[in-house]
Amino acid sequence: MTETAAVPASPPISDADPFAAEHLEHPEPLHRRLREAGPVVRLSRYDVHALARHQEVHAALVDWQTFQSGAGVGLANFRNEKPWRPPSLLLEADPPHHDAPRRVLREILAPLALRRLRETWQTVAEELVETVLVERGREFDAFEALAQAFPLRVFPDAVGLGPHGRENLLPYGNMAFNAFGPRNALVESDAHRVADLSAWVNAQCAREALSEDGFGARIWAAADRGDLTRAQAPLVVRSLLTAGVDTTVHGLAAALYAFATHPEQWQRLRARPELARTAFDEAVRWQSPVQTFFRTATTDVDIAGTRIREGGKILMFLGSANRDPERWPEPDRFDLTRDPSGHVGFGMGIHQCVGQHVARLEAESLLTALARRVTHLELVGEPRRHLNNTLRSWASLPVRIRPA
Ligand code: HEM
Ligand SMILES: C=Cc1ccc(C(=O)O)cc1
Repeated sequence: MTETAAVPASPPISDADPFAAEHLEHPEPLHRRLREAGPVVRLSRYDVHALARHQEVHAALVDWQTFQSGAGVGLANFRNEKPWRPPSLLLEADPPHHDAPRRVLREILAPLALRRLRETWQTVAEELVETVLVERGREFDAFEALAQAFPLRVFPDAVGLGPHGRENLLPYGNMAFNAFGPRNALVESDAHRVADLSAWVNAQCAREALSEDGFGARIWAAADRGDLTRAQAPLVVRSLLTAGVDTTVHGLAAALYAFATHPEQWQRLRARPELARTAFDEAVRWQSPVQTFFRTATTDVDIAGTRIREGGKILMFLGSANRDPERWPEPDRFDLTRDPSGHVGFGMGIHQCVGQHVARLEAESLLTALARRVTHLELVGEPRRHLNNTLRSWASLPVRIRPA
């Protein structure tokens, strides 16, 4: 009788490190194993409880009283660990402290307030697409030429930043998103830059550093009205600079990757450019540029029969929830006929992304400009991922296009 070689059993799911390079590069297999292991899975490496199904992630996101943000939305527990920077007044705050900063930003970033930007952003997008087609020809890196270039063309001006030092924005965001994870090599690699990047970003939040007519000036005007304190205003500006750049860069990259790998959906968009906004939300669902966030239990709580102690950290896999077959038919398909509403790519509940309308307007501007001038878009090589503890991010997207 032949001996069958013993197949090494895969390590138990409880030993998994979701922040290991292999899982950051290809998260779907781990997500599937987590969903199949149960509604709550304890990850012993970090002593956290993982939620990977849409039902439990959605329930935790909307229950801010039981699952608070005020002790940090990363692995670090602010109850007993010093944050790497003064906590965000929105992301890392609970009501009532969260209320006023949220109200101020919701008004400044509301669709109505963004109307004045629509025409300018559409024009910038059309000019960028034209320049790329003329200067780069039919094959180019769509990540660098479009997904990264467009937000950097429009967003710093919309905030009211000065012209110098804008190259610090992406590295600062990359560092901030790594900081939500464990102190691994990704965090260590930025350690030498924390002080310089933070000093530059903090300096841009001062009133005198901001133009008269941007989002930043509107935040300071809210302080003049007493809707914020003067001490709060720069931190609310910092929220825009932290959350508003890397997310949209990788969100746009997700949309371009989705279309480059689903040519029939590109033809759908070209036939119906009004689908651009839905397409972006479907791309955010399908790729989840923001993959994970944590919460901290404010009391002993049972989730589906698992007891989580007061003070325990919960790790919500937004990316996995967005591909949960219990919630989404054929979840791994990018499909413009799907209604993506209910996805948790922008979160859900009181902390749901307050900048989502800005992101959608950027996406609508770029995708409609590109759809008008490009009849076919396809990958011409392996896209390269950029690894980050929180962001599903890209380093390059080599594409070939056929101009209209
Ligand atoms: C594709 C682009 C984007 C994605 C995927 C994204 C994702 C998210 C997610 C998942 C949250 C919830 C965090 C939580 O529940 O703990 C969030 C919150 C937030 N986002 Fe976005 N975001 C994007 C773009 C933006 C932009 C452009 C801005 C600023 C203009 C922004 C500003 C914020 C802020 C300030 C919060 C905190 C809101 C609060 O805690 O009340 N985001 N975002
Ligand atoms: C979605 C990420 C995010 C990161 C930072 C902040 C903030 O600094 O307020 C908000 C949202």
